[in-house]
Amino acid sequence: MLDAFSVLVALASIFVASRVFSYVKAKRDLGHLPGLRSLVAPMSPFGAALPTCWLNPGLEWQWRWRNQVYSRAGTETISALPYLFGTPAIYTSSPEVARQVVSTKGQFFKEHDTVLITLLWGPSVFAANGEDWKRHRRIIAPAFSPETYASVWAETSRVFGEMEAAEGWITKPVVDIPVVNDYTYKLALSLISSCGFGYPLSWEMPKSAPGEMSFAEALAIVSNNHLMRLILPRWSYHLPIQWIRDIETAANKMTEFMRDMISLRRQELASCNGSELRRDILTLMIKSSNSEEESKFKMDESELIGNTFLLLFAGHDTTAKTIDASLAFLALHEDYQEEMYREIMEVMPTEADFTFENSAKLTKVRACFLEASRLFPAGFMMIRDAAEDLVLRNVGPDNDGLLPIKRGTRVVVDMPGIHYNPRVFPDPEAFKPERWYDAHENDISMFSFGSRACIGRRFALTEGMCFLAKLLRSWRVEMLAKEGETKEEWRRRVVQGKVTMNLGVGPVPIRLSRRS
Ligand code: HEM
Repeated sequence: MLDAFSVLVALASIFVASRVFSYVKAKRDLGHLPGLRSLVAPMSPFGAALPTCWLNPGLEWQWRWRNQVYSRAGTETISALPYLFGTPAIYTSSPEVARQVVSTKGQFFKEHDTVLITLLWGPSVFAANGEDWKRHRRIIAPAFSPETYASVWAETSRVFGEMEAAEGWITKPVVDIPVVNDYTYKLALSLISSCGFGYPLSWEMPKSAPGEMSFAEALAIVSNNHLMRLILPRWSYHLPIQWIRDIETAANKMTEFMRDMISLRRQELASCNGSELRRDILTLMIKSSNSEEESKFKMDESELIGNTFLLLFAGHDTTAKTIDASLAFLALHEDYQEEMYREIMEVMPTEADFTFENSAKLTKVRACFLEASRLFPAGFMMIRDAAEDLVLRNVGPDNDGLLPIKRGTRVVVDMPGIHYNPRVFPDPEAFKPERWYDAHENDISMFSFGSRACIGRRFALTEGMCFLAKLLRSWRVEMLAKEGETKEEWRRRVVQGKVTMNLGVGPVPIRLSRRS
């Protein structure tokens, strides 16, 4: 008879042997690339939940170790191999390799487990692959038109004015804002709510009566709790814990709201003649879906809901975080801020000149937003699995080698990796907006590459540029420093990356001084 101890030893030996075997096999399958070795994979549930430390890269390693991992490995494409569990993966900081990986020719696809959060709401363009993706994108694309961007400009300008009035800034010469992120988040949420589905939010967002939940409250709860909804088991919603119940109530409220909204917009479309057609993205998406004669280019209700939620969530947090980073850099770079101010006043000397058409001439404002986005790329990784055996080019210490990839291999495009790659962006830690003065749309890497690049990039740029132009016309942005804190200390305290759903800068404290 075997005693318990022997059984335990036998099981432990089997486990160790199986782990050693898996590790060696994964190392061989990933072409013996050097790189990260850790207990669990960075993207595994444990890896993501635990903080970044030498045993666990976690979700923040791409930011925290941006200047070490690739330089130590001596190559721009590395492997990340876990000893215990999680999916082994290749990470790349090479834009040339990234372009091969995110191209939509069918060699790579988005695996179900990498898009689970978005699927909570329904199928969408973000999660789809192959022909299905083409169908989604084809229906959504007409909603992203110059007319939409013009309304994003007008709406950002309107909400900015509402914010200034509601916050009482209009009468003040100086305004101290301990966390500017709260304002940009609210502004971006308002924008996507209004331009996304024609539902403007009031800046005040009054609190609803006890036991009730307004749309704005539901939206805020849902936006802040994606991960929770993924992690919490169904039964936990029945526990007498208020914050868990609020998450469930908010999600139900949003779904109900979305259904009503879709049915209302359908009725409006059926009864209106073209001239009174609303211009929000949801209406245009339904219109585009209806107008396709062939049934294979239609969207059902779950897809419409999935895509509307996706636009909502892909659209506001990313843009708000990029504006936060822009403000942090402007507070640190007074000279550049003055250059931007001069540009804005040249292009838009009066209120009447503050138009979307004129925004095309704001080269420096645009470059500021893009450089902030390079330094803090909100969409910080793109994950793909190989659909077939293939060969990646430009892999190796001199970016000239070939790397055979087996079907099923996971490849992660590491956005901070690319953006802090000194070969691509010399002096990568420095804020240098001039890098983007002549940039072609295809080179704007923070929005991904090729035909699957971010569909909302011009939406985000328009909103960000309008916010910055509006702000700088009236205000000078300064650091809100602690007593005795130097510029360098403020920079080290504030300009730090934090990963939630997206990558962004932490709380940014600024002072606004009115321009005379
Ligand atoms: C600074 C702001 C933004 C950044 C940095 C950003 C970044 C990205 C990136 C890197 C991707 C590619 C993801 C992947 O392929 O895995 C992406 C896709 C996407 N983004 Fe954005 N985005 C921003 C703003 C927006 C806005 C404002 C919207 C909508 C209003 C939006 C909607 C989308 C959608 C729908 C996709 C999926 C496109 C597809 O798969 O065909 N994004 N974004």
